[in-house]
Amino acid sequence: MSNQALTRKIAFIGGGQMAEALIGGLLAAQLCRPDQLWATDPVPARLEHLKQRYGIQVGGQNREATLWAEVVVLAVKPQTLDSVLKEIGPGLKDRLAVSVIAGAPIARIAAGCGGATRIIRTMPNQPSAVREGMTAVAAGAGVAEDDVACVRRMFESIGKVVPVEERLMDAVTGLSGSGPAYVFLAIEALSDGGVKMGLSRETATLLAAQTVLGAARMVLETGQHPARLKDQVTSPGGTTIAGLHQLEQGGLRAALINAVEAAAKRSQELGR
Ligand SMILES: NC(=O)C1=CN([C@@H]2O[C@H](COP(=O)(O)OP(=O)(O)OC[C@H]3O[C@@H](n4cnc5c(N)ncnc54)[C@H](O)[C@@H]3O)[C@@H](O)[C@H]2O)C=CC1
Ligand SMILES: O=C(O)[C@@H]1CCC=N1
Repeated sequence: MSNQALTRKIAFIGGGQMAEALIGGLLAAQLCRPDQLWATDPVPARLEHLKQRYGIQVGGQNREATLWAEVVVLAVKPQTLDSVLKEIGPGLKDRLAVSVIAGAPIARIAAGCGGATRIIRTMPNQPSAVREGMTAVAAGAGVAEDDVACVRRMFESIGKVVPVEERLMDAVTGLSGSGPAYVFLAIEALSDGGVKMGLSRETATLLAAQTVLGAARMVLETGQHPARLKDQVTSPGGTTIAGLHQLEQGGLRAALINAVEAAAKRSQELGR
């Protein structure tokens, strides 16, 4: 992969959490200079924060930022997309639009800008803020290879990237998009268990979080099936099987499967 900096100017329509994660990643990886980035937002405090912290251009003018840029990242909430497209849709023609918006199909974005735009739909996730994100990418019709390569490099600055067919984006949203929240819940609950058994909250949360991080790295770095790794921790008649039995009785597997399914269905609903 090339380690050359990106030359395109990038506008962020919406300067919230997800835009900030990407801005931070692009600058930390030295993929862009601050003067290549412009974020818009109606909230002055957000603009001030982004300007102070990253030295990028900021302003409230979505249309001007769109016309200035070569790549336009749509980073508003799903409910704001239609009004933003009314404003900037015509300006998106001849530009590359990159959406991070949950549930927003490429066809809906294309319809909001007269159909002629190159559009890449992505689904990143919150750990992008610490460069351990997971982003799925689907390109619309007419998107050039160098557009896909550019977006891939942008999101690689905040974690891992995987291409998927657009029809699978709702599934991705239900798993890795919303997934950090499921894992936070699990970490909090594991920490509660430690506190119940006498550990301080601080120690219990450290043990829980590092255990989740370590287990995830084992899966990624060994390439072994998680069930096999689980078996390796589980001694006959030992402690782990006693804990696992409780999780099976509590329906943890079904609860996680149901969570992914429910979030994916909600993503489908948001797209209608
Ligand atoms: N937070 C997360 O973990 C993830 C979020 N997403 C998607 O990213 C998108 C943004 O989410 P967050 O960054 O979490 O939300 P956020 O609320 O932090 O950011 C959205 C920003 O858009 C601004 N905004 C509102 N109306 C605007 C307008 N007319 N023009 C320009 N900006 C406007 C808001 O003031 C806000 O700062 C959402 O569509 C969400 O589905 C995707 C993956 C993960
Ligand atoms: O909850 C949401 O709608 C967004 C999309 C993925 C993560 N958060």
